[in-house]
Amino acid sequence: MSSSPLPLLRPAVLVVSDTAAAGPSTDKAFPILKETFAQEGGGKWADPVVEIVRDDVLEIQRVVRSWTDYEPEPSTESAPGLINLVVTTGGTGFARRDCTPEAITPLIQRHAPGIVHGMLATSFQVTPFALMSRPVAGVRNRSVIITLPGSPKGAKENLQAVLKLLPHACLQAAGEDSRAAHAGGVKKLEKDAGVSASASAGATSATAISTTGDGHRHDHSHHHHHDHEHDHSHGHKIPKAHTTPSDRPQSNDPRLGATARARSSPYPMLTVSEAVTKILEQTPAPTPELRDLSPDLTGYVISEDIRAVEAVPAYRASIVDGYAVIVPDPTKGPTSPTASIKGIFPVASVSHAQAASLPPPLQPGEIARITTGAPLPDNANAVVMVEDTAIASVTADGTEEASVEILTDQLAVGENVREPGSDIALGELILRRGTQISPLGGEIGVLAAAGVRRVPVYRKPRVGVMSTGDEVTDTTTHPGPLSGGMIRDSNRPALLALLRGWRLCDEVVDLGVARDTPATELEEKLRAGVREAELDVVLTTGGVSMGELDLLKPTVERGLGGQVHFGRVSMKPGKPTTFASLPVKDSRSGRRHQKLLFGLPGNPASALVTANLFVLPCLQKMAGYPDPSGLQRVKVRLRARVRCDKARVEYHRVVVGVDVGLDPANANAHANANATLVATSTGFQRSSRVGSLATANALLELPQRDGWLEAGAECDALMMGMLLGY
Ligand SMILES: Nc1nc2c(c(=O)[nH]1)N[C@H]1C(S)=C(S)[C@@H](COP(=O)(O)OP(=O)(O)OC[C@H]3O[C@@H](n4cnc5c(N)ncnc54)[C@H](O)[C@@H]3O)O[C@H]1N2
Ligand code: MOO
Ligand SMILES: [Mg+2]
Repeated sequence: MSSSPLPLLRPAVLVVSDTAAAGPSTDKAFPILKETFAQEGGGKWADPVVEIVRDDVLEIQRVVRSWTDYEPEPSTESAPGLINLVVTTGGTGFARRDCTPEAITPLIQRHAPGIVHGMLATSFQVTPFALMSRPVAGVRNRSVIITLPGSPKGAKENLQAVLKLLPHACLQAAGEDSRAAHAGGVKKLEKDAGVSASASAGATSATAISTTGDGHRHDHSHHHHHDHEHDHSHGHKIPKAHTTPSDRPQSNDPRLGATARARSSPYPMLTVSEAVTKILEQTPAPTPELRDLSPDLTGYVISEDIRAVEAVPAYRASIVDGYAVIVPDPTKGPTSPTASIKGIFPVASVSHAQAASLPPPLQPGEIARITTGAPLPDNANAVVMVEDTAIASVTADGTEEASVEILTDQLAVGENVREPGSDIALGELILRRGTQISPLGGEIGVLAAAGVRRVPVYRKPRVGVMSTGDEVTDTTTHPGPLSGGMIRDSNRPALLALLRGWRLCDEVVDLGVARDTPATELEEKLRAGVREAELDVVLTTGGVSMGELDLLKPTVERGLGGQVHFGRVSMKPGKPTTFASLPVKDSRSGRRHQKLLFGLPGNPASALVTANLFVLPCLQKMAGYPDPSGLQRVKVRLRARVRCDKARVEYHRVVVGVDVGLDPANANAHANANATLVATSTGFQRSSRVGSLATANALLELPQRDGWLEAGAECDALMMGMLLGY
């Protein structure tokens, strides 16, 4: 074996304290823990890394997960960067803000009550106040996590109580998940860290590490252990169900049986606005690009101020059909701003609006026939409308006018003439950065007119939509009648339509249906979808709640090495809405970046409502909206009373229209003076009833309350579509 330097175990310390987070210099615990690792750790520990967070469940979880959550496909054999031990200090007491055990417990995949007992027992010998700490300990992925009290003295005592056995625990944890490729690295780590032969024997499988590189044989014979997962040669193994309720692991690991699975969701419940904030934090800033001008540019957002490349009109053009004339310039004569040019004039030329040529210059005493938009002959300075003229004489063959009488009295210089650049001046700002190219034509029109051929816009994201569930049947591949527990897939077509309608996606990719069994199908389809279709965002529906086949969160966290940013939102419908990011390595550049995944609930109304509330702002940000705030909020009045939900904010599907409020007593009153927006419910709102969204153009945002909002009451509504008239 090589004689590379000793790889030390890597600890990380998380100081949990509102005070220390506000002023890191106030922290006394970390220096003492660092010293304890150095002086009493037997030379096995590298210097600890440290972070400080407030007493906040999500902050604690974010940092711990950044240390413990491994890459799906570790690229090197020794998996550099693995944190072997996470030590938290603080937040374990009974004070209101203390929440470290609550933050850490859901992260623990395998609990270590022995470590907890050891810490409590040892420090209890020092002081009965030791029992005022609520420690938890266990393993997440390949790292051991322990929670120490916040007082420097208590933290040190607790660490000392378990420090000797931690190297061994950490090595077991690090080796547990290692595949064949990593076995060498773990073996080396274990050997180099100096774990004794007898101690390490139970740590890992006989085949994997019974012989170290120096040929020394470990002695397994008298080692006892109670680890259900000692057979590492089989990779992931389902631990046996624990027999008593109290020692059941609380985990969302799908490999655990029904009796061992968590019975309440470990994911903290966020408000809708907290969830949107998290989404926008993770959503990348928009990327500018140049695209050819075309009618297909609708929905794109302009990425830099655009100026006119050409003036419009480019030449002096007539505004009407008639005769170009030379009006005597009043500034050079008497006072009147207009001049009479009444009289009969020969028609010297004809100027049509056409591309080929310009008309010859007009001589004094002549007029020229001209059509709307055609270039004025030089010297002409106004146009008389054909209606204000009469034919005076015709040519010999009778087909053309020879001379025309002008009947109008007064004509101003410049009348009926568009000067060059008077519609759009050369270099004029025509569209500001941040403007969206609408499907109404105005923006495309002005770009085309001003000669802009390559348009600076932000890239639109590519989004995939996948349904999940064994029961979900694709109507296109299964046109026949349903049987058993089959249901028709309505989420995928509905979401595909919604996304296309938003015009915010470069492409909307149909990723089909992933079945729940085999359990790897979802993981494989997600991996393939994200990679092969080069998607920025994936929407799935189904499998995010509490059922044994609700596989999305564990698949993201365990299979794909992703991070779930939230897994529950206090809203109705849409409570189990899940948002995650997936690490991806770019095959060409080798750069790591992340894709976003929305795990929308399977219930059809929930899926569409949550797409409107959460996916829209994300796509708006990626597509370059300066203010990606999602649906537009308006005030509406209720047509009839509606019931609120006492536990959650409810998004009640409605049709919003303009009620012009005509007063019958005064039919001539200006009708729109009383115009209001009025909302009418689409009826029964159960989340399975997708029909509650049919015809709906808005979501009423009903406050969380026990009771009704009465007819006529004002309420916020979020517009999904266009206003309807009444
Ligand atoms: N014990 C609990 N059960 C449930 C909870 C809870 O908190 N505790 N939450 C409920 C809520 S709220 C919702 S919403 C749903 C969410 O369910 P999942 O996201 O896990 O979705 P599934 O279980 O896969 O399916 C739910 C429902 O939707 C139908 N479905 C699924 N996919 C489609 C599709 N593509 N097209 C049409 N319909 C679809 C599926 O057949 C189920 O009927 O969980 C509650 N349960
Ligand atoms: O939150 Mo669920 O989406 O009510 O049915
Ligand atoms: Mg479910």
